[in-house]
Amino acid sequence: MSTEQDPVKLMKQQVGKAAADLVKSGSIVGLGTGSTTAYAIEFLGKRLQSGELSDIKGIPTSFQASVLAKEYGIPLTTLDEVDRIDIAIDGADEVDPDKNLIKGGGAAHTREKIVDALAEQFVVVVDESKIVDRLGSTFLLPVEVLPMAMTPVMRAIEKLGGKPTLRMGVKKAGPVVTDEGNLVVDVKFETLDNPAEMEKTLNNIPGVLENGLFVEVSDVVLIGAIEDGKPVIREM
Ligand SMILES: O=C[C@H](O)[C@H](O)[C@H](O)COP(=O)(O)O
Repeated sequence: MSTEQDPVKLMKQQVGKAAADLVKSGSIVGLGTGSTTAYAIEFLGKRLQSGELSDIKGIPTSFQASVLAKEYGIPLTTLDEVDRIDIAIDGADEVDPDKNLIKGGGAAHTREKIVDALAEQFVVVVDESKIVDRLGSTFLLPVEVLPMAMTPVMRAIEKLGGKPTLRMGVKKAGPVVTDEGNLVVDVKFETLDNPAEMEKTLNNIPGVLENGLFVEVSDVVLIGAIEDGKPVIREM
């Protein structure tokens, strides 16, 4: 099968394009991280190139997002230079029926939460495999930790009933190091009944920078799906 026919790729492309179409000229745009948002960044670049869109500035949530923005000709800015973010587009690893999310599969959730939470409109882009009844059912919860605090943070997480695992690199010996130079612990909780409380409890552990629970941050969730063999977009 050629990659063009890969249904997951198709869903991600469609949903990325749909999100890029929501951006208006003159906007400050939060640029999320991950394989789905990468398509949104590509389509934003294409809209700029064609002249359909003008005068936008991106705020990247990761090294990956800034590299892609430069590749597709999207001018970048920083939070020091702007007084607002009009729209942010970002992916997710899980989405529950209340539009709460688990993010951080790409270890970018700390910067993502800063940018996504500041946006007037936060648009989440996912394929249908990311929709769950309860957060934590398919994906471990990422927690960014200061390296010197890794052991006490892991102990504290165990006391909360979680099973933490240090995320290891692929094609790199040793752990994943975030864009901020920290480590990521992926945590299995048997139940995540109260995501709002768990988000705060985890962030209250000294040494934790941020966790991947995004509660009451999303405004719109665009879901790429396949119906009758054709890609469609659903909205939550
Ligand atoms: O840290 C990474 C991010 O939270 C991503 O947005 C998330 O992992 C989803 O990525 P993808 O669209 O590649 O599944």
